[in-house]
Amino acid sequence: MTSPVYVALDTPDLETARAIAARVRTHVGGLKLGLEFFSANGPAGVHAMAELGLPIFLDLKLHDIPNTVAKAVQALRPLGPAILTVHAAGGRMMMEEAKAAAPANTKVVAVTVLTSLDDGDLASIGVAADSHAQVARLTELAREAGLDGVVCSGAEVKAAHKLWPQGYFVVPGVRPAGGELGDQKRVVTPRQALDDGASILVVGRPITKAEDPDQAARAIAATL
Ligand SMILES: O=c1ccn([C@@H]2O[C@H](COP(=O)(O)O)[C@@H](O)[C@H]2O)c(=O)[nH]1
Repeated sequence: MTSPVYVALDTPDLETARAIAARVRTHVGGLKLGLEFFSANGPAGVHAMAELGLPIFLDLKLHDIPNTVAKAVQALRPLGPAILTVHAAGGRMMMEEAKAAAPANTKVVAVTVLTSLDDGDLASIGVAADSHAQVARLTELAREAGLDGVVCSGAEVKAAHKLWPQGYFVVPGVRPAGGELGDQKRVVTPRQALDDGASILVVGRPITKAEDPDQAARAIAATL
């Protein structure tokens, strides 16, 4: 069975990313490349990582006016990512245009509420809803816009899945029991996120910063 774990390779260094990916590749289902990696290595870096033969999740969290996002997605088409992210807060038209511009076999998923935010943080940026209500609202909007799914925390995935049974649910901010949170605030264990309806799990530092990334990835896989 393919692993639901995508390892987040958050490093600007291509060789570091390649080395970690090579070590964990048999225990993960895909590679997630985000802003840090892409800003440093660009499309050539994505092509280099794709040579490892695992699906690529391009987590660029695009968020701009619809025309700009659509043109950015068009520019990313040659990379053929399995998964691409946009921010749901960009609105329905932005999401519709992102989906229309993406390759047919790329899942376009919308970030709802970042897992590093809690209800106090939402209030501080003028969002009166709590994280559960805001994730529900943005999940509905992403569904209406024709996206494939959403990114949310494990704390909301059960409710989001109920709202959208056919949706694809990406859950980052997962931590093995007792693991260091770092900047993450809405956190559950990998097992809990899967039980509650996650389609895939994103795991970064618990694997990449471990003394033995291979063993850390294996230990997480054993809990699933
Ligand atoms: O809400 C979100 C959306 C994306 N992410 C990304 O997932 C990984 C998590 O890394 P950890 O080291 O396991 O905390 C990271 O690349 C984020 O950009 C997220 O954490 N939350």
